[in-house]
Amino acid sequence: MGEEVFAEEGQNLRMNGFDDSLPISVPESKTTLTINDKIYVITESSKDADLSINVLIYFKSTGKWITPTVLGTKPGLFKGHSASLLNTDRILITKRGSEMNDCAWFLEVDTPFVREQKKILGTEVVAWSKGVRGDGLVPVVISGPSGVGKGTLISKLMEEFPSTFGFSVSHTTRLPRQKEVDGVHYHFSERSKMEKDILSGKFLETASVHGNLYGTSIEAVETVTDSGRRCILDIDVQGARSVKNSSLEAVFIFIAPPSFDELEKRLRARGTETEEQVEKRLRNAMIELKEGKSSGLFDYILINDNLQTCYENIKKILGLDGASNGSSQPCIKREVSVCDETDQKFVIQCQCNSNEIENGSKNMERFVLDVSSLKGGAPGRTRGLKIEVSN
Ligand SMILES: Nc1ncnc2c1ncn2[C@@H]1O[C@H](COP(=O)(O)OP(=O)(O)OP(=O)(O)O)[C@@H](O)[C@H]1O
Ligand SMILES: Nc1nc2c(ncn2[C@@H]2O[C@H](COP(=O)(O)O)[C@@H](O)[C@H]2O)c(=O)[nH]1
Repeated sequence: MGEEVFAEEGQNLRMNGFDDSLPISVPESKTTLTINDKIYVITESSKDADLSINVLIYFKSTGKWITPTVLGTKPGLFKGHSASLLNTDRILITKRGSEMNDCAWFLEVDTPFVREQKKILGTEVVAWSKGVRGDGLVPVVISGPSGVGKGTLISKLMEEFPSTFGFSVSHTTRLPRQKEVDGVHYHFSERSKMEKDILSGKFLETASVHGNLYGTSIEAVETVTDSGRRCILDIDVQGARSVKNSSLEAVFIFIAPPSFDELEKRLRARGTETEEQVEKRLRNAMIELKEGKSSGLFDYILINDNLQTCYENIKKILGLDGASNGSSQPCIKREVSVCDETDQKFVIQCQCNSNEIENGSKNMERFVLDVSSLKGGAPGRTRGLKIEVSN
């Protein structure tokens, strides 16, 4: 835990004298956590009967306050919080008055993702990440040269398993093709707008591909995850490498053509690019094929010769060949009211929903939130959370 400064850390408190130097007027309810020179102050501001959460950083050595760049989606409205420091790289925030599957959130303050974003943005950065029970189903990155059939394979998957998979809609500066719909196939963007969004940290990864900018926004992945579906990313090899280096865990699949001639044939037959663009894409394909097959970046390399065979192989990799239906765990609906810490385990006292009380079940229960095997992290989700009934 961080060193104690003004009062007991991680507890809601009023900071004597400290408040006077706050850059903005903050409500009385706040928690502080100290990591070396920085004090993270987590405040709650009221919106009707509910609260919204905000973060400020106080530098002890200079006496200066900073409002950090906050990445990710912050927890929705709630009725109070507790905060505990985990391994000096993230703060566990437990929400009161929330459902069990929404009670544990992480404010990442020094994870690899946050450190990378600090370098890119040149500012103090923190990132919100929602705690997800179990390992969940990690996103699927599908990569390979242009024209190899990635989009065709992904469409088949989405058609057969519409409630299991969700497509991460990328941003691009390239012009839409006929029949491409903004917001469905891509978010078609002006270069200047996309560059601005990159600088403000909205993207998980971006790359210059065949002369245009392409990128996966954090929101694109979160939108799919929030819908309870497994996220599929169709990105180039540069993008796959960036995702691999980020804290987002994923399964990496590289799709290769049976031959270069066949790739060229498919790309030309698709008829969506000019001759100049086809040549550029084929030149880039040579590099991508070399990198994809040799870099160790990909967990699986599949040759898309016969479309149906390749599709069946993808299904096998994703456990969709009958072994598993990929459904997510049901959530437990309970109101969180108290949190205590014991060695990477947080005991949470919960109040049942009123309809459960009416049905005669007991109205208070204790759960243990075990954070000892967290995986991944921002953007958006921290997996590996265990929640068990306390004896
Ligand atoms: N196994 C296959 N055999 C023959 N044709 C195929 C096969 N797979 C896909 N195709 C065809 O190849 C063309 C390119 O496929 P697709 O558009 O899915 O490629 P892609 O990898 O998504 O390309 P890009 O990266 O440019 O978006 C399409 O016309 C598609 O119908
Ligand atoms: N790094 C990223 N690459 C992306 C993304 N979205 C798509 N792509 C790749 O770009 C090429 C060309 O796509 P096209 O639609 O113009 O044919 C292809 O290889 C895609 O995989 C992204 O968000 N990031």
